Amino acid sequence: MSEIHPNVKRVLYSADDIKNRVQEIGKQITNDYKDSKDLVLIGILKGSFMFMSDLVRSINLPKTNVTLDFMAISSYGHSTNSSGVVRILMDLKSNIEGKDVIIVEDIIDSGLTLNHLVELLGSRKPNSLHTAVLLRKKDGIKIDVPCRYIGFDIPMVFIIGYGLDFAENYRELPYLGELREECYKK
Ligand SMILES: O=P(O)(O)OC[C@H]1O[C@H](OP(=O)(O)OP(=O)(O)O)[C@H](O)[C@@H]1O
Ligand code: HPA
Repeated sequence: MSEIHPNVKRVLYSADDIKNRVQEIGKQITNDYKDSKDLVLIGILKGSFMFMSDLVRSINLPKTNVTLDFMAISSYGHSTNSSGVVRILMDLKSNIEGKDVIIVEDIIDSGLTLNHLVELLGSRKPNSLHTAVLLRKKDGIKIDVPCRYIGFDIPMVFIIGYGLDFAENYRELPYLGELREECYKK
């Protein structure tokens, strides 16, 4: 493994751990959607960009049956607490009416963001709507959002790497690590 960043207190999941789990989720999705003619994976930017790119390559379905789209939102800004206000920075390019949709998110913390997205995208009348989330902080959830595919349940620590940031840094780290408290608590 490459050097661990000095601001990482510990690595929760290595690049290999993540790769193995994402491949398992990809297999599950391949099986669950084998009869779908119109599966749309919606990556929620920015945090999901690595998970989305590895997940789509782990799904083995006819290429004409699967499309990708993205939404950019923001709820945390430069803080470690959800503001509860979800701002849509970029909406989908495609119409999802009648399609099988999977929202691909990096993390559920309070659940406020995903809950908002499920309500918003559900109102656009997809044929089905499910969620694939890499990390879930079970003890932080304020709203119960149904998740069909979950990578890992994690403790209440602030996570960086594999797409997840603190103040826009650390997204490029290949592992999922706990950010040292002294880096965000004064
Ligand atoms: O369950 P919640 O408490 O609502 O938190 C989860 C959300 O917070 C993060 O987004 P952020 O606003 O940090 O944007 P980013 O994806 O660009 O990092 C993350 O990507 C989720 O979308
Ligand atoms: O632990 C986290 N890390 C990065 N972004 C986040 N957004 C919600 N929780 C987190």
